[in-house]
Amino acid sequence: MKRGFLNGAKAKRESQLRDESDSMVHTTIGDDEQVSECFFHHGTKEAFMKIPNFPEPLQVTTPAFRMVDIPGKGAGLVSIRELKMGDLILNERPLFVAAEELCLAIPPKGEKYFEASLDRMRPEAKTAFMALCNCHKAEENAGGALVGLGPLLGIVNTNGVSLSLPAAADPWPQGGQTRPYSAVCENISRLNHSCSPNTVPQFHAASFSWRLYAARDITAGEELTRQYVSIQHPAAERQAALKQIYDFVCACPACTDPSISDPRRATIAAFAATHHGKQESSVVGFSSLDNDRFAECRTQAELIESEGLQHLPVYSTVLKLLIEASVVRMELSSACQLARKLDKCRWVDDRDAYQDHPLWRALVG
Ligand SMILES: C[S@@+](CC[C@H](N)C(=O)[O-])C[C@H]1O[C@@H](n2cnc3c(N)ncnc32)[C@H](O)[C@@H]1O
Repeated sequence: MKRGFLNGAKAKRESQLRDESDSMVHTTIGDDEQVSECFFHHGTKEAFMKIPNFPEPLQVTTPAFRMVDIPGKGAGLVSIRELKMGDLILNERPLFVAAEELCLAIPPKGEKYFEASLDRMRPEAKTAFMALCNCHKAEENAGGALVGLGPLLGIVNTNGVSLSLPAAADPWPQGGQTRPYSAVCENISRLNHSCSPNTVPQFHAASFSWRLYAARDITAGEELTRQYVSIQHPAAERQAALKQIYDFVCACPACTDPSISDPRRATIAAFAATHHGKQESSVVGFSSLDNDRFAECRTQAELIESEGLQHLPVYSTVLKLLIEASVVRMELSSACQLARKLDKCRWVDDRDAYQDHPLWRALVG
């Protein structure tokens, strides 16, 4: 099902969008190497500029991928060498960033919000942007009505990677939450979806760039994938969302036969919900776990690994709990093994909080 033109509340929504876009500004962020064209709320760029040395240079990476045709999926990226969990695959600034509410704008009006950003792009960036896939192309349906989106909104809606700006970069958060943005990238937007993805993109505010990490070991020639939708949800829900937003049917093993995967993912989701936002583990605080909780955490870690969901925050949560409990139990070789795994989760947000601690370094070796 493609997104169609909206009817009922169209006028109201258009005026909301006009107000919204009036409060926004086209701006450029980056350096000689790569720049991003952004359609930002007023004050957002200024907030970024307060980060010392902003924008930090991009990290240099050894070439790790190439773009190829993937049967049934269009273009995609494959690894050109063996990658280890935690390896940095690429580091790039988005071609374009805009508030998500504008990306959902009503066509054809919505197109105009992005035209100015496109006009500001360097020629090679514009070519890369316009070459991206568009699964929302406007076309006539059986009744002769035009459904789909204009070319720019279509590309943004097909290729946007959700981006939550750091709290300090959103001058007017709504309800205490930073407002979501959508970022279109030359390479990361070429990653196809998997419900057991082998990469994870992490936005690095100080360099205004996405860092793409290997979420587990990857062999040379393997397709690189990322998650498009919530992959703890049951296969039927994932399929419905993928069809509606990206117009394809996922044929990964977890979708083809969900009988084992769905109950496992439900268990992982329930565990993640119980632990969400709790400061149970500091990695160097050494909390203990009773035998049942210890066994439950071990099972969770195994389930997450067998489902290929190591990129999810719950994986690092469970590793931290197990590391600390293993130390308390004097199971030191197990603690070291788990710490080395956690050390490879380079995309974990609170890494800085523990990785310099001497006890942590002793465990990782
Ligand atoms: C963000 S683009 C990914 C790159 C795209 N394949 C290309 O040719 O540039 C999203 C589109 O890729 C295709 N796609 C992504 N993941 C897929 C998958 N697992 N199976 C089939 N098609 C997929 C769908 O057409 C989807 O709308």
